[in-house]
Amino acid sequence: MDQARKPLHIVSAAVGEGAGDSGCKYAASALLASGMAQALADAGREVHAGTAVASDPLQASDRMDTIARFNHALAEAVLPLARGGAQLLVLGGDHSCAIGSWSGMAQALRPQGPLGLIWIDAHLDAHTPDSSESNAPHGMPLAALLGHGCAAFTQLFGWSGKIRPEHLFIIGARSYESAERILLDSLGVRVFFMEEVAREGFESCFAQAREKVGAECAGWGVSMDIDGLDPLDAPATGTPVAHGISLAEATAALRGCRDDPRFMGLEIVEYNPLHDFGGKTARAVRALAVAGLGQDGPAAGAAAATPGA
Ligand SMILES: NC(=[NH2+])NCCC[C@H](N)C(=O)O
Repeated sequence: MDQARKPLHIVSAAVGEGAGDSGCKYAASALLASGMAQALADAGREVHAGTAVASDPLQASDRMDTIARFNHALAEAVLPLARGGAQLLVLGGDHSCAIGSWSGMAQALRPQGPLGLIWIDAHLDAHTPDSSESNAPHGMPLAALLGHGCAAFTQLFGWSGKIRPEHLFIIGARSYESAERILLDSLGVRVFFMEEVAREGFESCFAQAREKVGAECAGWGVSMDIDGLDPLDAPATGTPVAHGISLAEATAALRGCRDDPRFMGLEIVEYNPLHDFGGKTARAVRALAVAGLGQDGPAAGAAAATPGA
């Protein structure tokens, strides 16, 4: 089947309570207002942008409860779309939304087999509530998806370990605390730290990860924290870290993902429109989405090469 004919659902994940700077709660609405759906339609996709989930602190007892409730709702929204065979673009939101996105996808895929995940990020996001120094849930989603941490994050749909350690690949890490590295090391997760990415090239690291998930998993996806990028290319994010992946390398590597029948979707998180004076980071996010989910060829190329992007 021509993968471009698969419907593409944009899921707005409006959550910011998981981060210290909560402006990323407004990312999805800002990106949709500035033409994300049209850019993907122009890139040859049948786009549906009607699914939106928003966190509601007024219904929750505390911050962790807010994030848990939000992620349960997000996972329930993602599940039928993924089951129906659509590709997904999840627009975060702080990175805690990955708990809901990938739990929903893992649940949809469970009868067929395991889910693979390529996680592009400056951080490891592998804290448990016990190990986190900041108590910020956006530093916890990978531990949760691996089955570590509080039950409200790990037990969605009644089972834990949504991602097996051997099916997770982290690329671009350069800022983390020792407890998260110890957890990931003990599980044997492959991390391409930024030194290796700088030495080998992002495309080569991404290709290695893609080959593994393609060979061993029933489906796979990409979670892209825009702080994995170099802050010169994507400055509007809450926890920027210098010396990251270039936008050009990231778009080049993502191009063609949508042609893989096992590619389930792309999540882009931690964009903060409140800091995006001039819209440079919005253009970077759009270029990433079009590269990963649009058609190959001039459309994706043109988006990546937008002057000033
Ligand atoms: N998704 C992110 N931006 N995570 C940043 C986490 C930073 C730090 N390790 C913490 O746990 O607070």
